[in-house]
Amino acid sequence: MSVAKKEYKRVTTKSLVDMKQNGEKIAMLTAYDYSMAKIVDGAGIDVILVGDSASNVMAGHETTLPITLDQMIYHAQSVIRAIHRALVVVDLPFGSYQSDPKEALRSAIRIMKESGAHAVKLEGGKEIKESLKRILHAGIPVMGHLGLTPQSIYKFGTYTVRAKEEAEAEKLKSDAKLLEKIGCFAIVLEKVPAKLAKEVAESISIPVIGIGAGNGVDGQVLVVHDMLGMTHEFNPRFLRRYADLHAEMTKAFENYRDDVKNRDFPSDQEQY
Ligand SMILES: Nc1nc(=O)c2c([nH]1)NC[C@@H]1CN(c3ccc(C(=O)N[C@@H](CCC(=O)O)C(=O)O)cc3)CN21
Ligand SMILES: CC(C)C(=O)C(=O)O
Ligand SMILES: [Mg+2]
Repeated sequence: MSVAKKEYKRVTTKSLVDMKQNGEKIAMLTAYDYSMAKIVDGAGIDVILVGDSASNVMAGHETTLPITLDQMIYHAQSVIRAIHRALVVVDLPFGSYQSDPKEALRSAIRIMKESGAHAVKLEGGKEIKESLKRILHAGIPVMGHLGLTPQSIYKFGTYTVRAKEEAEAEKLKSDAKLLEKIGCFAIVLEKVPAKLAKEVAESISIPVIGIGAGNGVDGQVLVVHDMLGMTHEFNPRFLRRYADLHAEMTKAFENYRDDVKNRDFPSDQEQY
């Protein structure tokens, strides 16, 4: 069964809303560098997220909090050089938008101007409404992010599923409506019950892209290193692995090591 559609020459924020209307699911992955982004884009992935998960995956930090705006711009520049079709969304990192709306806009402008990205993503609902509005009023497309918002990990205490209780579920529903109303083009919903996520997706006209949010939403996102099996110690239930690159790469490195040690590499044909 082939459901791959690459009919959008370039994916825009408008194409994503069209996809939702036409019932075509949106496929999104992260990328943080040129070589990976080139492969992801070439495979017809609709949206590439330059996620602040780069803080974990690229830099080895425990959380997403340490990564800076300058570092996010560096990753975004590398990704932008690689892509021909995908829409590129960049996370505003922790500390670059929470202080006040003017700072939020300045950070978003830096990302757009210095990297050439197509949109930004911010974590939160009502609390950051004024910041979202200011960025949107400047003509910068915004993707929302609700549910498990990893920049608030020290508030939550754990990476466990969010919005299981009525009060948090109600807030999530009203936040989703708010983001739609002020003009966000899509929302990421992370680690919330599938039933609630489906309800949210059905209650708004903009696409809801899930990670650990079930199959009733309008698209899915995964961290590319997770789905490739490179982060083999990271094992949340929502993760499906499409390759075991940890094993493949280890094999390749061991073979290379052996070939060098055994003087097998380089051969006569591999030298001048
Ligand atoms: N490699 C990577 N993949 C991600 O998906 C990701 C990052 N990094 N960094 C930023 C955030 C953090 N995210 C996370 C982190 C942990 C879980 C998680 O579910 N962890 C454990 C424990 C949960 C618990 O305490 O109940 C799990 O097994 O489910 C999910 C998403 C998603 N993002
Ligand atoms: C997990 C996704 C949604 C994200 O925000 C990231 O990779 O930073
Ligand atoms: Mg993120």
